[in-house]
Amino acid sequence: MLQDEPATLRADPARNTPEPWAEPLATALLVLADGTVLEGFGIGHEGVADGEVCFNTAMTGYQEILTDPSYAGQIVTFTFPHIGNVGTNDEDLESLDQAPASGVRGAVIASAVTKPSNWRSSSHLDGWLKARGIVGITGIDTRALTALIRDNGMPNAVIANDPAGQFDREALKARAAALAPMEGLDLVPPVTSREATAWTQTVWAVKGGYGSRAPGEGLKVVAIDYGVKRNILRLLAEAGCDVTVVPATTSAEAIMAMKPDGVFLSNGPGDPAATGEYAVPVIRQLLDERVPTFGICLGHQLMGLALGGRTVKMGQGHHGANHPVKDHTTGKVEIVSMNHGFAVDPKSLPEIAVETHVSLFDGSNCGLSLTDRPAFSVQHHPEASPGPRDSHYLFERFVTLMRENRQER
Ligand SMILES: NC(=O)CC[C@H](N)C(=O)O
Repeated sequence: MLQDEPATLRADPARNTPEPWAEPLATALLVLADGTVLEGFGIGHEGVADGEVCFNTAMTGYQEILTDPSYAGQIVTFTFPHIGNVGTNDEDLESLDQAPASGVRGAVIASAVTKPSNWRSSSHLDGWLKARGIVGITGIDTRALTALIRDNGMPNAVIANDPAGQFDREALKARAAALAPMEGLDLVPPVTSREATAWTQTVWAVKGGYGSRAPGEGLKVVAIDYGVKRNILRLLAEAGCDVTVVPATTSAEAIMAMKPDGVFLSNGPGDPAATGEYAVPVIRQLLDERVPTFGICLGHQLMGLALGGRTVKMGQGHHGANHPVKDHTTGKVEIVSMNHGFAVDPKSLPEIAVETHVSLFDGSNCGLSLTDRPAFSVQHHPEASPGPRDSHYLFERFVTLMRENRQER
């Protein structure tokens, strides 16, 4: 597979067919843009989907990963082999209900999905994927695929699932080769909220023992939804905020009319520069209004762009739940969740933007803070879900910033 000619990588029948002695029939294919074909076994939605393939190294939280709107337009390959073994439930969803088409388009899995074994499970991953329209493939050598992504970058691909195993391989190769690159794609419109909504949901206890708080006693936060994850809204609520989620195209005037104590810029899919065409003017206006602002991931990248910086496409990206990040403001190292394929080029930032966080894997920028306005943002995911909770303090940092500025304003 790592040779020059496109290869066909066969599924491992010993691990992935119920009858290992039988001649395996490939019931799903992952076809990369360079013509490489990975054969496997279909799971989930029967049909064809396409997108950019990225690998995620998290060992837990596949349901949260599969429903994270930041992955819209992408196919996720899991480096952890046993996906689906704890089934699925109705709580571990990261996209908002009102987002019509959110989360990954395809899932690539090493081992056959076993019968779910967990007290919280309400359905098998297969049926759950079907219900969400996600095309899946098992029996893939995900280590070889990950090595390929590490060496060559994230490829575009087509994923096809047909129980009869009838594939027009040449047509799938042509479709994969013709896919637009991720650069230049604004993927926010299908995943953003259609209308402004108050976040009223109570915080789910198993998520870490958080309680719920009566609405109306908190700091007023307007969250611009570029594809926001639920756990961000939960943690803002837990930190004492009354959150209103607004569509990505909401004007600065409409936001300021809501008299917010702070504005939150959410995570989301696609190329930040493409979304920035309409998001950046709004963010600039909000920063000039001196409203306290906190951004996560895409929100961080948009903040960088609003300051006149630029974003760059990464080679393999960062997608996992054990990335070390250093907080320069405290000197502490935190282990964080990451999910991004673009990064802010710190050299492009103006002097008023201090680099607060940096990845200890590759030195890439992971955070910034403004010296002249109450605003900061991080590239990683302090809300985790899945992942460690080391960075939860950032929600408190935002609340402190809002409290300080509430008194001043
Ligand atoms: N999680 C996110 O917000 C991802 C941001 C952006 N789409 C990227 O891939 O870098």
